[in-house]
Amino acid sequence: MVKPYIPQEASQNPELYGLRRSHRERRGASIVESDDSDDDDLRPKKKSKRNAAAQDYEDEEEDDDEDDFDDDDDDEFMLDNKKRNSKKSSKKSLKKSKKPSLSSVPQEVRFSSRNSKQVNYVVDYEDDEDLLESGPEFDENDDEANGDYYYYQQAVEAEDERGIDIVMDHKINNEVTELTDEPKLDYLFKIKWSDASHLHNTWEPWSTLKNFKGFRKVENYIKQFIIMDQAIRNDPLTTKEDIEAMDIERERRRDEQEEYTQVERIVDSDRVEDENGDSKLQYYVKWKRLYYDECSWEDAEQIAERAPDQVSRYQQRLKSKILPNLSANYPQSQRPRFEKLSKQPLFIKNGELRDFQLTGLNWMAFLWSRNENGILADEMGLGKTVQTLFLYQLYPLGKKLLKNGLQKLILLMKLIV
Ligand SMILES: Nc1ncnc2c1ncn2[C@@H]1O[C@H](COP(=O)(O)OP(=O)(O)OP(=O)(O)O)[C@@H](O)[C@H]1O
Repeated sequence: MVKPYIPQEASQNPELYGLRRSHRERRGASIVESDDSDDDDLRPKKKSKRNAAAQDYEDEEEDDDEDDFDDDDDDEFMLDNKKRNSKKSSKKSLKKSKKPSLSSVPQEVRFSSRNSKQVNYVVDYEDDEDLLESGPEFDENDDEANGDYYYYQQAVEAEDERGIDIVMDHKINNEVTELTDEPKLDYLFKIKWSDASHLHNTWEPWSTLKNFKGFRKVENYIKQFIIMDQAIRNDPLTTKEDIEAMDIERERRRDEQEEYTQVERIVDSDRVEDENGDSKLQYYVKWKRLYYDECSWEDAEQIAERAPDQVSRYQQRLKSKILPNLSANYPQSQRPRFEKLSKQPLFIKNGELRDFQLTGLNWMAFLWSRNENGILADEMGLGKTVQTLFLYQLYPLGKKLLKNGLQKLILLMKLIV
């Protein structure tokens, strides 16, 4: 593996730079012999019973040996099971090996974790064969094949293969002349494909689907939505109302699915080359009812036909001067000098900034006048949005922006305060 470059500063302050999560010193697998006596009161009960029963020297010695082993357990509490097991198997050799004298080992204050049911959060991946067993092998010296890039590549390759993502719906296959009561033969299945959005869902017969990755989903769908559904409907205990409710639910699901193909917003556009080498415009589409992670690139012509309003809104947004990259520059020389506000700015109506918010506003205004950056961070809901909006209003640039179409921002301010 290629070692990442870590600046000296960061390696000297690992917690600060997020190189180490816990501020606690990370302990390795060091084995430190300790005085057994400090653990006496924490020994499991069965052991102390045995001690009482066995008086002779041999038993004493055996107990001592057990304790040695237990101490190892304690000291190695942070090790994974595999290491622990291998320790167990080497118990005998440990017994025989000569104890290092206590004086030769650095003493440290230690607390027994024997009865405290602590959880071991440390995972030693390096030693865990189970984890690596099915893992891919790659050349450590090969820059391209290691780390994140490797897994990214794997994910992309997996995505390239068309598979069944979701079975959305089913309907009677009209090409079947006589129904057989066999869902596999009687129905068509509406498939959302893994490499396409819902806009490209297709109806397919079972016989076609069995060649695709994810075919199990079809089998599961048949069990859950056809066989079980029919069983409930045919059950004498099922009332008319129940069936009605099931039908309504099915309709509701279908309506909802329909919305997955409606354009809510066009997020981006790009030109790509098609198979013939021609340039083609694509839109990155956010679909109704679906999260942003399900946005997809779609042919611009097709989207323009389906959602002309969204396309024109997108074009308007592109031209809008309020986008940061299109808005006017405001060089430092043109910025007004910072003047501390000691009381509420006059433009605040129907509300009052709290003292700490006024301080925050002053601080941001100060930074802005010096063309410097800062991060306003505090607990959730203390008024960062409010302060930022007022900062906008405070300066000519903000006022201009508000005049030029940030009406919604003004409305928001009124709502917020
Ligand atoms: N000075 C104020 N007067 C009246 N209400 C206020 C004031 N400051 C904040 N609030 C109210 O507190 C709520 C949280 O404010 P705001 O959204 O600005 O906080 P935030 O720090 O941006 O929140 P988050 O950290 O969740 O983004 C809003 O409902 C707002 O109306």
